[in-house]
Amino acid sequence: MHEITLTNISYAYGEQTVLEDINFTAAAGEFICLLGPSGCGKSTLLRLLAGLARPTTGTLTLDGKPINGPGLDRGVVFQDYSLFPWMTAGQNVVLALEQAFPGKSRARLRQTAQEYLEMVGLRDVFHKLPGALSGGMRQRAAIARAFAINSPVLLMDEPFGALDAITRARLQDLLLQLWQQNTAERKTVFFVTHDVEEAILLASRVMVMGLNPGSVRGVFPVDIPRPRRRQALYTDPAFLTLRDRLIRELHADVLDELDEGRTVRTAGEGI
Ligand SMILES: Nc1ncnc2c1ncn2[C@@H]1O[C@H](COP(=O)(O)OP(=O)(O)OP(=O)(O)O)[C@@H](O)[C@H]1O
Repeated sequence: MHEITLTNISYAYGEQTVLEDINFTAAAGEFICLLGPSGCGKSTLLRLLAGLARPTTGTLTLDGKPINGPGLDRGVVFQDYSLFPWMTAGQNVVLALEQAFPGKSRARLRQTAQEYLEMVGLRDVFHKLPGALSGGMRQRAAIARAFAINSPVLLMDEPFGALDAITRARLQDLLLQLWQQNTAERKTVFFVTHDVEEAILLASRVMVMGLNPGSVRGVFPVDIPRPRRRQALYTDPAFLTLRDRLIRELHADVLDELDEGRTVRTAGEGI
């Protein structure tokens, strides 16, 4: 069981309410993708789930127990890489493994760290500091760390956003492989993305959030059998219908405006 329940969740940064009255339950083993316009509070929601912030009102529970802080039951990958900059990529992964698997030999943990780094396509970075890696490589090291601890819950905030298309596709497949590996003990995943196609490829359900303040606009099941092969998926009528529906839901407020082709006022007008 790794069920996550959000009940009447609201969150404010000072005077600014960014999340309002969110109610949602992710069943154990569900893969939930969060879509929504920039600033609607997706990252904030993930921070609450990670226990890095507490809701202003409402409760969050994991298997019925309140989430009061970070824990090894939840692996996180955030946009800002979140590696310790004074430790090598390998040490970053080993540190997380030491916490997750106390008592295991250091040699074993180093080997596991190297295996996970290789899994995300990083063969030769074990001894490199994050500052010596590209943004995409740092992100992959953070993903390796989250995968390595093998937590029952994964919280990922645009984890593949900074990666090239091929690496991104490989890591999507790896994530699905890790998620599906043991169907009896599937991880519960919350995954933020701006990419509607990525959401449909990955998710069991897609939660669309709206702005002002952030709230749930709708939750859409993805009833497309797995494995979802990209080539076939992109021509599947179920995929095309859902993609259209999600795009409409996401951009309901602005699509008409864009279709009318209104131009944006520029600072130089009238000079
Ligand atoms: N530390 C902070 N202090 C004050 N306001 C913040 C802070 N972090 C985020 N906000 C505000 O909260 C709102 C939601 O931000 P959040 O990062 O959760 O949105 P998001 O949906 O993840 O956006 P994006 O898709 O652009 O990453 C925004 O208006 C943002 O300016």
